[in-house]
Amino acid sequence: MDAPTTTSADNGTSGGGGDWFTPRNKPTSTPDNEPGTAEGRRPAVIRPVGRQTADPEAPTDGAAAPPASTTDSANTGVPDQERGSPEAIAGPASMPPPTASSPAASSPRPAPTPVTPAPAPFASATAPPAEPRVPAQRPAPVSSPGPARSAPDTEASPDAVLIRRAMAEITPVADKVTSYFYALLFVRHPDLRSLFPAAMDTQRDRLLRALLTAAEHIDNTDVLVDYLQNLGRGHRKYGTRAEHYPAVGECLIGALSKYAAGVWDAEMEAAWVRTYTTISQVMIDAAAADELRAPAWWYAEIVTHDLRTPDVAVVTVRPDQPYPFLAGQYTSLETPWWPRIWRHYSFASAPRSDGLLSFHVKAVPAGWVSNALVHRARPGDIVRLGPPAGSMTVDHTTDSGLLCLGGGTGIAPIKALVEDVAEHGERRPVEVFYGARTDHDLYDIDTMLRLQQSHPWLSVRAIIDQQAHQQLPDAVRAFGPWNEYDAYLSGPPGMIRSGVDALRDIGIPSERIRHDSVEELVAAGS
Ligand SMILES: NC(=O)C1=CN([C@@H]2O[C@H](COP(=O)(O)OP(=O)(O)OC[C@H]3O[C@@H](n4cnc5c(N)ncnc54)[C@H](O)[C@@H]3O)[C@@H](O)[C@H]2O)C=CC1
Repeated sequence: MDAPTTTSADNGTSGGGGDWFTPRNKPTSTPDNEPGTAEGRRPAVIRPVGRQTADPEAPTDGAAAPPASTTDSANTGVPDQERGSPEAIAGPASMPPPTASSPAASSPRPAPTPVTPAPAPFASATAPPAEPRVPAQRPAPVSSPGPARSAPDTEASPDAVLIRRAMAEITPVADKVTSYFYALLFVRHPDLRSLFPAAMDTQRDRLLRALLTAAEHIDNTDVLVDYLQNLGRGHRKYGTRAEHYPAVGECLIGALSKYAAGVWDAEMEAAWVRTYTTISQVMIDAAAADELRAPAWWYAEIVTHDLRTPDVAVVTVRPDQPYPFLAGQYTSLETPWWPRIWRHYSFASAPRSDGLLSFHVKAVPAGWVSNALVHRARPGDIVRLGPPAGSMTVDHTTDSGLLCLGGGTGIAPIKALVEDVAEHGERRPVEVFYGARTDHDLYDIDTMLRLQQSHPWLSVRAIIDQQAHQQLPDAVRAFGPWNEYDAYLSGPPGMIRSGVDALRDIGIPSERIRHDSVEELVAAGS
């Protein structure tokens, strides 16, 4: 579930923003948040962008703007279950696609793209697949409902009221808005086309969705600033630069003014321009600050490739420079075979002294990246990694027990969490429920049982659907009590949803339940 974020007190089934992506969980804040917020910062000077006289017909097909999709796999059949999320959008045009077995890891890294403070007209976001990045940080309890909860209009700022009025107008025609937005973007700014994957069908609406999501929650400053800072940082790997933001803003207004024509006027346009300027300023500033302390991406060489089942591989890579992350987080990964297509995978181990990183990859039908990683990748191949993200991490300030549910390859981050607890030398109970459809699918049970043997505080139970005649979340109900435990869930979206429900039913409060974003899993078509 790529994207976004991790953890949540919400089961992801409530609320919503129509077809638009709506993060329901507060993205975790980082301890090193840049100073300045959308509120405190002077918005960039902007040039209101009106409708253009040339009104390129939005192609609904073709290279510039393939047909819209509301879910990532809907149109292409690319489930991208990879780990979840089809994050994705733009990759740097300048990236030299590393070829298989090429020594890219030792080749010079392209200079980081300079990200300058907000440019004049329209400073705003580019292609944000919701990918909050949470580098080294304390785990955040997940209690905030996040930006999805809009204040009622009675409490909303005048700009927020106007933004929502436009959103209400365009939501029923979301696909058309998306097609038109990208058509405008690529027709007016063909240089930006190369930042996006050649086949965008699965992912192309993520930029627009994230922008609209942010705009809709412009009043929710605390949550929004974190969200946007994460987006800004996460977009460095796509080659997004400050000067791209005005182009995106201009096309955003172009698409909105066309499809919200019934309610659109100068006042509404001014509200969108102000909002977009604020959004983009936060993203640009976050990217610029991040550039001073971390690369935009890492090259990593595959050092081992262990095919555990016909469709699951454990892939271990060596990054070209230190890669700081926390157990329970995930990263985005691009293969040399599908340039600019990024997928999310959790780290399957806690940080290791040798710096190696492992991922559990299941090849899913028509999953481009996952099939390449399972069936084509070999030691010596070079992949690219984005920054770490996610906040499904262990809170070492408490001694609560950990109740962990790992379904299928969702066991990967659970294993990392167990190792993390072990390394901290704590004696807190950790109870792992490892779910699989058949016993052949329990590809990592030996590792988990070895860990259990070494650590008396760890208990591992395998729940095999076929044998238990029930799925993982139901099995947990038979055990407990769990009132002294924090819960961690990782697996397919259906498992997360029913798992959250089951855990709430047995009395675990929402704020003690952590998982990666269900929206991302669903968006991934998992
Ligand atoms: N590879 C990685 O690093 C990570 C993968 N994931 C996600 O984990 C999933 C793994 O897929 P598979 O291995 O094919 O798992 P799977 O589809 O075989 O399911 C594993 C187990 O989860 C439970 N489950 C599945 N669907 C359920 C539902 N609707 N309700 C209740 N329980 C359900 C069942 O007990 C099942 O045996 C993918 O969606 C992936 O995106 C999540 C985190 C990390």
